[in-house]
Amino acid sequence: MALLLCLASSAGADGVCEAPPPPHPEIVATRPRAYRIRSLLSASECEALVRLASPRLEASRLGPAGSLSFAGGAAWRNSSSTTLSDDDLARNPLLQRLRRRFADVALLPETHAEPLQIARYRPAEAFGLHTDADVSGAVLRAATLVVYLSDGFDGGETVFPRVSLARGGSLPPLPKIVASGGQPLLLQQLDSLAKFCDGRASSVLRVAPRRGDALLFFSTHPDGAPDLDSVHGGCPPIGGEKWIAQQWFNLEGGFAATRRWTPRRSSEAAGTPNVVDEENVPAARGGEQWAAQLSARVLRSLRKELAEKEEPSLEMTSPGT
Ligand SMILES: O=C(O)CCC(=O)C(=O)O
Ligand SMILES: [Fe+2]
Repeated sequence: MALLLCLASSAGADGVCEAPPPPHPEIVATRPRAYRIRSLLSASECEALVRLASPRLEASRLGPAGSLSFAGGAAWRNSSSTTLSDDDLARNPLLQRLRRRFADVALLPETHAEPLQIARYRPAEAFGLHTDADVSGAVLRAATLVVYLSDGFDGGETVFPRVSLARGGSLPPLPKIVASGGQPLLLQQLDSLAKFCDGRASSVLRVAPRRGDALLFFSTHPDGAPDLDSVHGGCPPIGGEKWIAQQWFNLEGGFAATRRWTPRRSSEAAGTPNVVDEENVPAARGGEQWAAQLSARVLRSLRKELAEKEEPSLEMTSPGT
């Protein structure tokens, strides 16, 4: 039965229609390295994740598996979400094959994947500007795959205020770093987002949610150091619910929320000074493979798209002010 119902896709062992192999990722930015993958999930896979998460939602927290929770966290992120457990993964073939697919598309080993999170934003709910890799190196999220599970609303874009699409536009200053619970994080309250979410006023990169599409971006440079240009936020949806699955990839295998990244220099092994041993930075390996496909054409076409819509503003202000 499931076979008959799966148009342009095949039914998995669990009867959920599998998406056909994804098309080649499109480059949406080079700094940070960011890619869009169209139709990574089928509609039926998106629906299955929403069904699984719906009864388990709670107020979203911050950090790996909600490890960074502090009073007033909703001022930074006021959505609802759930983190799927290892048990869920062990029992659910859909989650297993999605994890493989996510790792494949990020060119990272599955062992680097954190437990999958699923989040729901209702109107006026958002995720303030932040970086996924902590500037102190305490949170080692090297790459993030955001999979959009719903559409049919306005807004809800993932916005990158450091990626200016304006002709000749200069990058705005970085948001300030706030310390919370002893962890220095690059994290801004929700009100910092509004000016970037407003399509008429903003000429920064905004990736619009489309069900089944994914956005992959790297929060670290190829040497593993945090890439501050990756600062981003999730805009509130207007007139509908935005659902996403968030697959974060840790810089080191065997996910551990508290592990610190210490650059391993090949000098330790081979006596060559100041060369990072990329064999020891798997996320960087993935990033480099994508970087090999960098093309100014993509940025040019994004700029053109924007220029057709509006006269780009050359003035950018700090999201922190
Ligand atoms: O909601 C979004 O579009 C962004 C989510 C996000 O920042 C994350 O998953 O790290
Ligand atoms: Fe994020």
